[in-house]
Amino acid sequence: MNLSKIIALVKASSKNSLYLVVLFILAESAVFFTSLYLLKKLVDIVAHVQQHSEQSYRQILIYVIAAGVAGVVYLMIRSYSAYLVEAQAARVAEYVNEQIHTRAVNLDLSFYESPSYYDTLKRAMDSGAERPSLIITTLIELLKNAASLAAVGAVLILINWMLLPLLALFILPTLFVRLHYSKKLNDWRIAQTPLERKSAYYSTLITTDTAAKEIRAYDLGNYLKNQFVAIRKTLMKEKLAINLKRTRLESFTTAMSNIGVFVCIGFIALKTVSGETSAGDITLFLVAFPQSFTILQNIAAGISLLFQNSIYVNSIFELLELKDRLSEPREQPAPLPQQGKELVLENVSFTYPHAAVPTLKNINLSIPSGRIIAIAGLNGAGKSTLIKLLCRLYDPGSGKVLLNGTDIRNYDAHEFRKMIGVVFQDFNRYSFTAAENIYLGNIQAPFDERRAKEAAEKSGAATFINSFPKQYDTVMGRLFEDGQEVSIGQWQKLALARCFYSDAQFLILDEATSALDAASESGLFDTLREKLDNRTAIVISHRHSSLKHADYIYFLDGGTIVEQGTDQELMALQGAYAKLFTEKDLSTPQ
Ligand SMILES: Nc1ncnc2c1ncn2[C@@H]1O[C@H](COP(=O)(O)OP(=O)(O)OP(=O)(O)O)[C@@H](O)[C@H]1O
Repeated sequence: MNLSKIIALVKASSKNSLYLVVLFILAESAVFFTSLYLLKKLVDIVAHVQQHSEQSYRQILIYVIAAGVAGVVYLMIRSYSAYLVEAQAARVAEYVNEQIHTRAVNLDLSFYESPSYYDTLKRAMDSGAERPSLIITTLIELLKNAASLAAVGAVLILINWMLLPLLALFILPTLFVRLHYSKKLNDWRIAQTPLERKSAYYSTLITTDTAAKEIRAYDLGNYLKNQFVAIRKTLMKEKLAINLKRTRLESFTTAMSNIGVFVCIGFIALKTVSGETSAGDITLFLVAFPQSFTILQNIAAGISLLFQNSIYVNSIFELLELKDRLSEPREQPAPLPQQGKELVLENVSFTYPHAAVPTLKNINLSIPSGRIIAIAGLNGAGKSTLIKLLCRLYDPGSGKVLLNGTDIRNYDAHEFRKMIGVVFQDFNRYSFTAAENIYLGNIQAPFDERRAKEAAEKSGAATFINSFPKQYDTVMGRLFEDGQEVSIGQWQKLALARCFYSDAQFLILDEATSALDAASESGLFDTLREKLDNRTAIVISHRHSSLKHADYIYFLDGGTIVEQGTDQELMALQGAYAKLFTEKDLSTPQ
């Protein structure tokens, strides 16, 4: 575990309050030690009291008051230090939460598409912001226990120095057993993470609404539940086996420490008889010893908790330290042109991280402004991948993507993306109002109601939005109170409206009408040119009816452009494109 990183995190979240917490803890232990010492003194005086001696009465009164005051001060400091620890933990939790979310927002897309990075993010998110604060609370508790142990140790030395090594001899084996098994359990936990994740996956499938329909339709409920239970049982069995071994060893070492107590009591009783220790010493021993045992147990439990939480906290650090792969401009980014004249792909090849073969090979294409360009091809041809490069969600492995002749890597990635509006195949459904769903297309400017309504008219969303009593103020989806669920096609019209609302000069429609009815789809494409307002469209579609409207079509196969031209040219070519749609047309009833 990286303690220095955790401390740095705590300091960053709440500058000086850590020192205050430490100060209170030290004060708590000092007062605790003082109250024990005063108690011993009191018992010693009572044991040697001279009857009816006024001086003895006064001394007793002073020590009673002093011990009482020390007790009250101790309790007060303890309450305040508990509050300070709680406040500290809350501050750290908020800070870490913010850091995790900042990181998640800025991570390259590639992190989300690679299982190992996604696992890191997921583990960090799952670990919750409470983990680091839990570590801090545990560390503070450990510090507190160490200070108390030092206080009790000092008390024992005060009684007789021999007591300390004697007790250590009997108590330390229990501590070692606990620590050894904490480490063992921790190693086991790390080794079992994949299985834990698998069980969490089954649990998510069983409990989330998205999977609920299919699980019922195929009657998968019991099957999935049994898989989940089987994994949980395996995990439980292994964990209990480790704990049983620990319990066996621990019952032996605890018996030894109990023997130790009596050896010490015998030792101190003999010393009292021989006059080397006082009655106060025995009282002090009987108060201090159980304390020392509890403290040691707390220390062992604290260390074991630290081990447990460190797995999660390490994931948080791993996430916070991830480096983006998209190369940002080396020096001052180039200013983005006012007018996006042309997007060009020049000899572009691309291989996904961790993939063995390239998805795109030597692609050359041009997207001049004001045109409708289509990209066609069978499933898996590489169309959506090409779109990801155009949005600069990835950089090409070789070759360049150029905007007005400049490599887009020379622009600031966030700035460049403002040039592009996109409806992805798996577009988002935001459980916000209809207006907000559209406004998300251009949040850089204040909401423009007229433009939002215009965009909804263009996409066909206006019809259903206007049918709701609250119209554009209707919350979409059933996630929140008063939400209005709409069909997939209607969600897709909202995503299209978002894209039309954007200020971008290049609009990408990746299968953006796949859920639209035939009338809505032809309504959109028949007048797409007017709807674009001189902007450029890049259309991906499997439907001939949508592709026909394009000025130029690129046909992809196996990651390369195999044919290109207008629809008429490609049909006349009688190649793969023509074959695809001719066969389809034949199979379609007239
Ligand atoms: N994140 C990824 N990591 C590795 N390989 C990927 C990833 N995403 C896609 N691929 C691979 O890239 C190839 C092209 O995928 P892409 O999504 O670009 O195809 P597509 O032409 O859009 O297909 P469709 O018509 O089905 O949408 C596929 O073979 C797929 O396995």
